[in-house]
Amino acid sequence: MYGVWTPEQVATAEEPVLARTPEGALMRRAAHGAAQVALRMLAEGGPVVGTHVVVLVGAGNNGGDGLWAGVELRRRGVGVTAVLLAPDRAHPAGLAALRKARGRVVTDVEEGVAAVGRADLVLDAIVGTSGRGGLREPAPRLVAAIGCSVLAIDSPSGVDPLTGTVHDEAVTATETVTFGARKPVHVLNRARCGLVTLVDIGLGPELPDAPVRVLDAVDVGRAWPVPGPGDDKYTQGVVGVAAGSAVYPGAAVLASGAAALATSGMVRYAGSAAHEVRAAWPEVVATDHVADAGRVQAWAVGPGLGTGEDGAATLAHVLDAGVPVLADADAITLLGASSDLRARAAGNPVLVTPHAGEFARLVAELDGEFDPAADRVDAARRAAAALGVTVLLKGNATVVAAPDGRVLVHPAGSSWLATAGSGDVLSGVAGALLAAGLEPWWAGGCAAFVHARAAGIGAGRPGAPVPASHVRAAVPDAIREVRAAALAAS
Ligand SMILES: NC(=O)C1=CN([C@@H]2O[C@H](COP(=O)(O)OP(=O)(O)OC[C@H]3O[C@@H](n4cnc5c(N)ncnc54)[C@H](O)[C@@H]3O)[C@@H](O)[C@H]2O)[C@@H](O)CC1
Ligand SMILES: [K+]
Repeated sequence: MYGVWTPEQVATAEEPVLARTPEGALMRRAAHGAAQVALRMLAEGGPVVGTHVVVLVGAGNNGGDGLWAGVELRRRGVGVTAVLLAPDRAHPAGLAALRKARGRVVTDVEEGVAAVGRADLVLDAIVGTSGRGGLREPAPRLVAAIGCSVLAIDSPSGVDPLTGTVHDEAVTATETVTFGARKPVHVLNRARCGLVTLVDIGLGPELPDAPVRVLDAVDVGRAWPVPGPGDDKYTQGVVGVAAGSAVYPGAAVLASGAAALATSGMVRYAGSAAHEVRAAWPEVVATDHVADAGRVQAWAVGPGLGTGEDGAATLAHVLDAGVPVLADADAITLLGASSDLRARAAGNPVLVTPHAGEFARLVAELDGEFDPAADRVDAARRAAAALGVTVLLKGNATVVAAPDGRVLVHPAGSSWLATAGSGDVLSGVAGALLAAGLEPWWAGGCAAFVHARAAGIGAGRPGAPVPASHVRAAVPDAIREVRAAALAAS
């Protein structure tokens, strides 16, 4: 597990470190780390001596990092051109050092565009943690001219460091090197950051508890329920799936199957697709109504449920059952439209798993601002607090927010999981984890992790779509992988 801190928290943590270190030392440390990454990237194309790097230098300390990194690159025989976007405000010490190291300094935009066109590597030092809003001219013109690899210093310019949202013309980095702590942009917008390297500049002891965390394979493997010698099919947790319909049985079959593959000694199914579920998964005990389903340790409710009176009655039944509940799809729409159902869920171990459209319906009747397009971490956190349930907001970066404020982000490597039926698989996996005793925040985080890995494995080689059936079929391999990581780490 690693932490992610807001730019504001990082700036606050920097203050005491700046106060006890010689002037400029912290920036030099950061720049040294950036130069190391740049040298590695250059070396991938052959000898670094004689290559040409362009540093796009903005008005603040981010530009200072870029200039000092340029100084180090000059010392390694790399040709360096610094293009100053705000010539009057370029970091004075860094600029003087680069001139002394015989770096070329350009202030004319046309000359800068030409230099960018000839570069082997661009260092984006336009703006870092203080960047706000869209890039200001002439930055967009220079960014548009980039045709080679880019190393973003701290964060890709034009991408909001706090929310990862993109403003018009923004840098798409091949790699990003960041300092002291990862910031939200690094996990919320992987596509713009590329590979992220964290350089330690000694902030660790000054950082507060991380407001956002990211699970790794070892965390998930350790948390995954494994039956012990004394377990039987009931003690591992029975998951009930209330989903599907006779007309659209796919959701029920996908969710029940995923639950059977994920864990649990037993899966019960209740709903109008009982016949189809039984045919596909003979090990699932299927009935027509939740009232006849027998005892379960958690319910996964919603996919294909319908949003009419029957669906609402089923949802009310499972919310009143006194066990954890995973609510997805139609169950989310029902919750959004009924204060009575929301009251039954509030304060209980309930995990809701909306995509963007379902999220809008979920919060439609709540007071307050919930805008995932502007800030998905903030929106999910507010919704969880307002509803008193754990919210897993699906998307390229999945956010899991507990009502107590804890937030997990799962950054996806691709968006192939945005496919029909994919959410039903996630529901089955998360429901099974709830039945096995994981609290909703962990169940959501572990399910999102394994779901994404199953998509990667199910696709075979990267770069092609993966249908939900293949994602489901790859769930056991994804579990094996995280368990192997946990065993290797112990
Ligand atoms: N404080 C320190 O000693 C350290 C700071 N570090 C670096 O300093 C950076 C933060 O530096 P600053 O606070 O000076 O701020 P930045 O360098 O991130 O940017 C500030 C300047 O960019 C301009 N700006 C803001 N938004 C813009 C936009 N959309 N388009 C164009 N220009 C824009 C502003 O006019 C402002 O002057 C970090 O990201 C990191 O790279 C690192 O060197 C580590 C140590
Ligand atoms: K930058």
